[in-house]
Amino acid sequence: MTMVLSVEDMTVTYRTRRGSNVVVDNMNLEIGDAEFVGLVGESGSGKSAAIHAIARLPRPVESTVAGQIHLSGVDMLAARGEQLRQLRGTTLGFVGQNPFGSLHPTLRISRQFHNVLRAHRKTSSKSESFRLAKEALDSVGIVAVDKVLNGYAHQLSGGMAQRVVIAMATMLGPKLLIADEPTTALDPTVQVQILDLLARLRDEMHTSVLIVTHDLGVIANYCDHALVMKSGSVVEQSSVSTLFTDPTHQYTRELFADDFELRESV
Ligand SMILES: Nc1ncnc2c1ncn2[C@@H]1O[C@H](COP(=O)(O)OP(=O)(O)OP(=O)(O)O)[C@@H](O)[C@H]1O
Repeated sequence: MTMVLSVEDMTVTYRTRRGSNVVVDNMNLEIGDAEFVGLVGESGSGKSAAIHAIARLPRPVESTVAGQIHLSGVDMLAARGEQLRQLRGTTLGFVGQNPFGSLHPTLRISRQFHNVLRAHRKTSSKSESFRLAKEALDSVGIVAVDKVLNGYAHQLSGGMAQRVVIAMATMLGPKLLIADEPTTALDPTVQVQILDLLARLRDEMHTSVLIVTHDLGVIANYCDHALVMKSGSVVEQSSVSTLFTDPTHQYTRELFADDFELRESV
């Protein structure tokens, strides 16, 4: 299997006025082509710190990242400026919890697509952007494409806005999509639609997905394998069926043991 993401001995340290805090300790992770991988763990266990370090996204505190991160063979820790900007979008897509935080409040959606395309394809004209944006919105299941493109973020429901964000994050065909609790802010029926959409994009575009979630149902129903984090460390990493039926770490047992229904379904 071709490796899309390879993380070796990654340690993330946050530096605050109170001192240094290792928030991710020696993480190892490999994600293959078109794999759907879950990252689960209690609040504060380091899930966000880990995915932001992998995507080289800024954090609210000064931080350092040690180890190795390779995305499609590119050394992410050595990448700088323009190379990093190009990687985000073309090789790596990122979807956060709150779609309205990702969309510009006063620019038409069409303009936002155009800006993304212009940043990555120097030749993208407005009409070409409009055509590609329509295709992208169509692929995430939006029906009233023209209305959405001519409108603004505040006119969209949460689920529609998250579809728009996913369309922007995937339209350039990234190898890996990192999704940080992408359904937390949405109501339950819309949550399922968004997760089904990610699964479909994985199937159709062969995009690998790394999803942070608190929901064990997401792990059971969508992921091929998953990592369990506790206090900055990955305490368990295995296939989903093993996690539910034969977990080795006490914390994983506690986390998964109560969910008899889910265990039966994997
Ligand atoms: N702004 C910050 N300043 C200082 N420490 C922080 C800050 N944000 C997070 N941390 C610390 O970093 C560690 C890892 O936090 P992180 O947000 O990665 O956890 P998480 O598993 O994503 O939690 P959650 O599920 O609640 O989002 C925690 O110990 C947390 O207290």
